[in-house]
Amino acid sequence: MRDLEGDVEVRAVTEAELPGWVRAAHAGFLHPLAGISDEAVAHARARGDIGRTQGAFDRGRCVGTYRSYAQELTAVGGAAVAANAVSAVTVAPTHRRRGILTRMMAADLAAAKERGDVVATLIATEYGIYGRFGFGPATSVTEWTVDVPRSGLDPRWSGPSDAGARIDLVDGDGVREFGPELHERFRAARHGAVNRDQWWWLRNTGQQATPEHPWQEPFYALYRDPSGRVDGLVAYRATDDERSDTRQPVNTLTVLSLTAVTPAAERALWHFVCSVDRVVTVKSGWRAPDDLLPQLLPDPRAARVSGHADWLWVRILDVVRALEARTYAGSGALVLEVADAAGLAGGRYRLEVARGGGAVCAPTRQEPDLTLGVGELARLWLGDESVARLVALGLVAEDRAGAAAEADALFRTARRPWCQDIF
Ligand SMILES: CC(=O)SCCNC(=O)CCNC(=O)[C@H](O)C(C)(C)COP(=O)(O)OP(=O)(O)OC[C@H]1O[C@@H](n2cnc3c(N)ncnc32)[C@H](O)[C@@H]1OP(=O)(O)O
Repeated sequence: MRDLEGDVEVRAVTEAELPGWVRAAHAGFLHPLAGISDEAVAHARARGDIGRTQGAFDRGRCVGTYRSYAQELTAVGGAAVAANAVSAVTVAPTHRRRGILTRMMAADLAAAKERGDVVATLIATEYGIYGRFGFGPATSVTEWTVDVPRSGLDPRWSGPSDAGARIDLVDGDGVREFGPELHERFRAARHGAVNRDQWWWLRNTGQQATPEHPWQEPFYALYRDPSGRVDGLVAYRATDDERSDTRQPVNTLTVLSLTAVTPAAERALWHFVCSVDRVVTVKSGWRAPDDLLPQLLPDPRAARVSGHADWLWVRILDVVRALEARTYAGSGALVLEVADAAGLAGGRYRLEVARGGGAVCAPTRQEPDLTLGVGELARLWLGDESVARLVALGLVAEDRAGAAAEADALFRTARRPWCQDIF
């Protein structure tokens, strides 16, 4: 094997190298290479900071891609923390398992730490890739498939029951007008959510279509409360088909996204998508694992879990700021011994939570209550994982009897974290 440390150069790409970088990213993700368009390159240019777009080059040819950009992640309690969002990670099949990703990751995380980002985030294609870099799976998603006739919902339903509330179909302009403010309200209220920049709204309403990714406009519907305020938005697609022998409809409606900031909006939008004529199956898309959907149906068994997966992976870069950014249930103090092989965030920290949820965290020399890796801390930080479970799995050591239960009482959250975006 050649000495690739010597042969392969890892660095920020130049503008002139972007077409080769886009081609390498397509190849790495097994996306068709045919006719990679000028638009795709222009989007890669517009999407992010070229200084945060890395390439690996072997004799001038791009064989690795990696990019990060500024993101805000909602911590428990609603504060937005600065996140380094990692995306477009590929290494050419000819150059895998020789440490190229490791080099790109090390450079990017060091820069993020230097910049003062609190965490790094990503959505992993495979479970086994990112744990070694200190990331932990911090949110998960569930998909339900609803058998509409079995659901018990009133098929004659004709709109929200709150007098004056309404649902209207809109086009992409309507989504761009009302969606951003709605999402801001949503993410302030849901830990695990991330911000959406203008680029996101353009791309997700067809303004950034490319020949290789043509746009097919979905259906959009807005929910307005009786005062006219937009409290919900759903995007969906549906098939139009029927059994040839009986002419019975067999159509499936697939929810692409459903954002609601009040229970009334959430209930009305689910009822709406389950009452579209000729639709017999509704696929929910990736939802929070504690989504209200099944329990909104008179017969929750009509909603079958059809998928479940880890989603947002988090890498804590600054333990003090991460732990102080969130709120906690109850009060108490814990000393955490955090191991970080990369040397970015490890150390022994004392977390003290006052009644009311305000927290102070600082390095300490006191004896630890719990010993854990930085990836396990990420799993706990957004409130989804239980310390007791990680102790049982051998992933957290309980150094003081009772500390796991105390930590769970502080860290767990009433609602589960949810990131509804992919990046
Ligand atoms: C946020 C995102 O963009 S997710 C997208 C991830 N990319 C893809 O899925 C595209 C297809 N895959 C790839 O391009 C590559 O396999 C990558 C980018 C995942 C890995 O790149 P590589 O340069 O091969 O990784 P690198 O050599 O640095 O591996 C470091 C370690 O991780 C391990 N590793 C790498 N990829 C995987 C994997 N898919 N599953 C399990 N272990 C892995 C390696 O074996 C190595 O372990 P070691 O240190 O014990 O020897």
